[in-house]
Amino acid sequence: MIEVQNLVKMYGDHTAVDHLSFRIEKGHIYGLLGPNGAGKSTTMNIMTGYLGATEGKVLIQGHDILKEPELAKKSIGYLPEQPPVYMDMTVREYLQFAAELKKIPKKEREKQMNDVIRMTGIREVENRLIQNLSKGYRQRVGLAQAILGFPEVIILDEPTVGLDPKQIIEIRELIRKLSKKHTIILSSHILAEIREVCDYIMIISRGKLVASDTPENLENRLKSSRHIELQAKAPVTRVQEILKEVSGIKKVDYRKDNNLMTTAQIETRNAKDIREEIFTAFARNNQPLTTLSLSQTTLEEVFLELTQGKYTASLAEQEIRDDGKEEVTGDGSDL
Ligand SMILES: Nc1ncnc2c1ncn2[C@@H]1O[C@H](COP(=O)(O)OP(=O)(O)OP(=O)(O)O)[C@@H](O)[C@H]1O
Repeated sequence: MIEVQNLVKMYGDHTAVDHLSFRIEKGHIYGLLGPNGAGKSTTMNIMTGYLGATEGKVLIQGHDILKEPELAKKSIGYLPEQPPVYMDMTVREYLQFAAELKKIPKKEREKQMNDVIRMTGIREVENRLIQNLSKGYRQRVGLAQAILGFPEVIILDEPTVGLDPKQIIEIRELIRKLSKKHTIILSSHILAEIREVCDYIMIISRGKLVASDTPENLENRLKSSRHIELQAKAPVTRVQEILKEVSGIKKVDYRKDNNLMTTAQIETRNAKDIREEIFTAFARNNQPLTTLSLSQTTLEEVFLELTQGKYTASLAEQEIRDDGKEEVTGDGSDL
């Protein structure tokens, strides 16, 4: 349906989009997620023909957005980061103007305008000048304009930015409703926002696509570095001795909580859940455990890992810490 092929956008010598390729298939809500400045708006502006690319191309239903803009744009509706609303028009005048630009047949215009006005909840402001509307209403007018013509794909750049919580919920509901008949692509720098509405996430960092999958699969990606945490009423050396009897351990990070308690963060080989083996080893040694738990990877960790490498950094830590203050380098503990 949409194919983005090897897209590059340079602003002077700054690379805003760096060899980006992805495909959009019918019937999903795609989320383009990335920190500020990652290149989301630039990508969306190129996809919708607002901006030319330095390299690469965008095909919409097989039509090149630059070479056949009219045919390509027929299938897309776009809400840019700054809604393209004309301040000195009333809402209705502006939608009339947008309907003409979109070449919606005259006899369908009134009905379509009334439909989008109802769907976006702007009936009570339809005869007001856009300059007198609040940010939330202007955003909805921009959204109404994007939906007008009911294109197959609706592209929304940060659609809820600047809205109050009630408006955010309303816009999300509208996006979900629209997704029954339209393919939606929306961008956000907020993970919660994307997770809430999207069934497919594309994570972009420094202009590059670093991951593209369902939220569940993304969470599973880092399961290979799953942790088991245990706490035992014993000194670090005793916990080390017992864990030497357990196979399948890749790495252990020890922390001495006080003279009697030790916490160990265990990374296992192939993300295997070896809690039973650990429990049995401690029982065999007559050593009570106060905690034994499995820590699951969250989407936040995946996002941070892919955009900043933070999670990797935390996994690399291999020290024994005394009350979290004094850091003592351990023996590697790579059992
Ligand atoms: N017209 C421009 N001229 C020069 N640099 C630009 C221009 N537009 C964007 N950039 C730069 O390109 C990079 C990508 O910007 P872009 O707006 O696409 O990111 P974004 O992911 O949409 O971020 P945000 O969420 O902050 O809008 C940033 O470093 C930005 O400063």
